[in-house]
Amino acid sequence: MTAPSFPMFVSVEDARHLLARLLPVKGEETVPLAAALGRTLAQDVAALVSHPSATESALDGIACREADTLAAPVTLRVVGESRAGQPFGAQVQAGECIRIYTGAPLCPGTDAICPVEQLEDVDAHHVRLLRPASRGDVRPEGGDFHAGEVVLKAGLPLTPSRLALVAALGHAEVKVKVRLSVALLSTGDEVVAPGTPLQPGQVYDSNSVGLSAMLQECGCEVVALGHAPDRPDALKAMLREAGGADLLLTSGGVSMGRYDFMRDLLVEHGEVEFWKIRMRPGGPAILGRWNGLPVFGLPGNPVSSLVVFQVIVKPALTGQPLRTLRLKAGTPFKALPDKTAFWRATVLNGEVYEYARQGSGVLRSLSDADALVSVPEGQAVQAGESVEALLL
Ligand SMILES: Nc1nc2c(c(=O)[nH]1)N[C@H]1C(S)=C(S)[C@@H](COP(=O)(O)OP(=O)(O)OC[C@H]3O[C@@H](n4cnc5c(N)ncnc54)[C@H](O)[C@@H]3O)O[C@H]1N2
Ligand code: MOO
Repeated sequence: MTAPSFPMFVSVEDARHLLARLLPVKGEETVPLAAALGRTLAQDVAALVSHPSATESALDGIACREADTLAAPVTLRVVGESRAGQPFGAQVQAGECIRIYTGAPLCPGTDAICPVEQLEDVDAHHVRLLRPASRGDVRPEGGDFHAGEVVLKAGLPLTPSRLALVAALGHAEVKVKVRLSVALLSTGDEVVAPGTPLQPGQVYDSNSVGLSAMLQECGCEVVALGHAPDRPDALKAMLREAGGADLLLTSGGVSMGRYDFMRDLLVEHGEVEFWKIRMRPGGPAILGRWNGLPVFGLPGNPVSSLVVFQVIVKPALTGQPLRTLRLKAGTPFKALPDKTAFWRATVLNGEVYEYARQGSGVLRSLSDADALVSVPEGQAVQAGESVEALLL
């Protein structure tokens, strides 16, 4: 190959940035909550109601005046009952209480709760409190959110708990970004779909399955192109098929072999943004364009393709930074010259331990792992020091 006219050995940050720059800015659409998992919020979401809608009890028990109970054990007169949807409207006087249930509103005059576990029935109209009632078991009106308050900001991905929150705010639908459409292709003569017997030298296509699931988690629409053999004409046909997508994600064929045509096609017939990232696993990844279609070529090795997805592709697709935290290293973590290492690791009691087998073909190193520990170029970590961990 003559001297390349494109950058090689780019940093992890530059790879992410260069990919994000090629992705189109999508419009907005409104979807029902049931269809919004993983989607990106297109606008701020404000509460239509306050929650709790009234000051209410967090426990089943009685509501009373705290001041009446400080000298517990004490006996109070029961003057009524408050249930969710059937509040007690009258004023409670000194020495009185009402029976109350979780989520039911307090009534005027009450400011504290005593749970049933701390109560004894004296007779049909009196209860004895074994402990003072507590203001801490009162949930104030609007303690979670107030009507009109902006609770979720545009740009956030909709996780299950955020979707539950949108429903609690009173919305049945939500405005989200139109999904990026990502065509997905596995390459390699030896790659076959699972479910058929393997011939000698073949391997099951795990990349398509893992990458498709990761794309769906990112809220993308997946156009599954299946698999192409290591032949330039077959690859070109697939590239044409991917034409309508916002991005083509491939795996395999990006390294130095004679049959690594994916790379050759982009280098010779497309435009290359970069080839090779200063990271391991996943170093040989390539970013380019084919007739205007952005193409990200992931390495074929199963761990490499999924790690590059997590570290580079996912943040570029979602616009969200990686969620990392610092943990204490339970084992040493090696540094590599000239590249960032992403070691698969397990987390136990707040410490992070290197997974025993780190080969790029050992898929269990990823499926068993809790975290990827990132070790910057040349900065080895000793046991006991802190490391940056990306939780999986
Ligand atoms: N001489 C060199 N050889 C290699 C280098 C290098 O720098 N010099 N880099 C190595 C690294 S690092 C990686 S990573 C791999 C990436 O190679 P390719 O992207 O060209 O991948 P393939 O050769 O097509 O396949 C590698 C490996 O992965 C298996 N594979 C491929 N596709 C799938 C799939 N869809 N599902 C499951 N497994 C798949 C394939 O059978 C091979 O075992 O190159 C190194 N070589
Ligand atoms: O980058 Mo490769 O993933 O080390 O095998």
